[in-house]
Amino acid sequence: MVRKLAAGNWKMNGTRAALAELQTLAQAHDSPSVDILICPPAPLLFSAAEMVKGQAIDIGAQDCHPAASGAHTGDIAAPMIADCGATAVILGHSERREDHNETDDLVRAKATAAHAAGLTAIICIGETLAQRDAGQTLGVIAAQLEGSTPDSAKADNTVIAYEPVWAIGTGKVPSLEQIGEVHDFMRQSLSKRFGTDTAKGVRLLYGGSVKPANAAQIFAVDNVDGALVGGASLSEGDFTPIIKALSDNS
Ligand SMILES: O=C[C@H](O)COP(=O)(O)O
Repeated sequence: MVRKLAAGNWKMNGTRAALAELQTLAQAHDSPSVDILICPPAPLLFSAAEMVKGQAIDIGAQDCHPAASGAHTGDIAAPMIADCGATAVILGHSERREDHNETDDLVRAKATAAHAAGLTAIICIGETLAQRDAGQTLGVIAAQLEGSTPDSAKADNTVIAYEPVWAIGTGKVPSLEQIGEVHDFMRQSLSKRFGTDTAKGVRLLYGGSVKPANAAQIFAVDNVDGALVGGASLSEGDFTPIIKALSDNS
């Protein structure tokens, strides 16, 4: 069985003062069976990584450029993220697909760059409400999973996060059957492309309005190996019970 992963995406929230929340989380963390990852905004990466050194929490970024360096004003390269002490990067989040017109090809190139820099790529995929209502969910998931995941994907360098766009920050959550259907499908799709061993090892996270009140039910669904948490990861008081629910399910 894979180690479960509780990942927190702070999105564009938090200044240096927010690192106090990270400190509290590090002190409160007593779940050796669960990996914990916090992805703060880029200006906090180095400080956050320094703060958790020697503790059971990893730090990740929220995006990287596909090139390792060059004339790309405002962008951040994967080797720079690794140099900060971070170990992972979220890629292809629906907010980036929407705000920055990111395509599957671009996400795949970014994930390749992340792997080359020794980072774990957390590749986000998910359908819109219109796509779900039109019965297109599994087709969308198939296309995004295939298109965004590079050939360099392995069990120890890739995580897939299923985030229905309509569930992000809305308080709406798919039914457990809907979550299970997509997670089973992702596992089977990865198995066909990469083989069973790799597919079993790639962690599949659910993301979208995960809260302390619904975490345990979601984590009980087959093939859910953890969560990518937005809003509830901003406060230690909300994130810790989610970690505990995951730990209880390990
Ligand atoms: O990356 C995290 C997801 O977008 C979920 O965000 P949320 O937990 O605030 O719904």
